[in-house]
Amino acid sequence: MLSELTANAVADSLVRREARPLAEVEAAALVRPPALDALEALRPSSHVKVIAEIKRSSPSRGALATIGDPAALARSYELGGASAISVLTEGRKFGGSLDDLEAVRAAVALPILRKDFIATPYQVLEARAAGADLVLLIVAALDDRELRELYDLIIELGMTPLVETHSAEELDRAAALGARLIGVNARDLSTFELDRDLFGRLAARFPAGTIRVAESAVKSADDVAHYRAAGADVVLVGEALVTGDPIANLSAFLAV
Ligand SMILES: O=P(O)(O)OC[C@@H](O)[C@@H](O)c1c[nH]c2ccccc12
Repeated sequence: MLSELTANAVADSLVRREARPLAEVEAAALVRPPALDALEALRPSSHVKVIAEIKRSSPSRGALATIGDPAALARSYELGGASAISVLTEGRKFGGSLDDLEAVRAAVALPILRKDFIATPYQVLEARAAGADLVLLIVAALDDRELRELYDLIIELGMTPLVETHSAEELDRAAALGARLIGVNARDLSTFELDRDLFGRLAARFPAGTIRVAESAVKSADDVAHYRAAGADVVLVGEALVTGDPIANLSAFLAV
């Protein structure tokens, strides 16, 4: 359940906060080199772009890959032509950590997304302190006041929010924020069911000028072509890249 995933992620961040108070994380965030320009990296172009994800496991799919060296995988993604890298930092169900994000930051020059269940300013500051350039905000997990507060903080820190939606109503809430980068996740994070055609049904609803990201359920180049034909500027791919040959798969996806 999404509410449980979010409550657990916040609880885990409160444990980290015991050891590292907010003021310390804020200071670390402010001395990082400026965040990379993700909107530029993901700008719509004549070919589809890929955000390649580092994910060890998931509640819906179980164990996917060990990924002993996330930095090495990130370098393969960069070599393979990814435009950005998504790092799952949630520990309990996805097997990730902020250390993974730091390791990836040190290894590549691409924008990096902190993929987690973000619901507090502390988690946003942690993202920047670890070197993230983008932060995921899941509309279904947040009320409008929380969304606004977190969105504004991400922007203030020079990062880019990727605002994730799973319905027309959520897409409208993302648009009302002024989001420039909006995703439609084919997977419902409460039931874990996949709806591969959701992106296509919602594509016309994205405000003009936004970057349209199709998330989840890309297994093959055909799936990329399906999303591209429906209007995706960017696809976010996890499982297919961590379980298969990342460079070969990326080159097939980018050839669409
Ligand atoms: O592994 P896939 O089906 O390629 O999906 C990647 C990504 O879309 C998925 O991991 C994801 C999308 N939104 C999320 C929110 C939280 C955790 C994970 C996700």
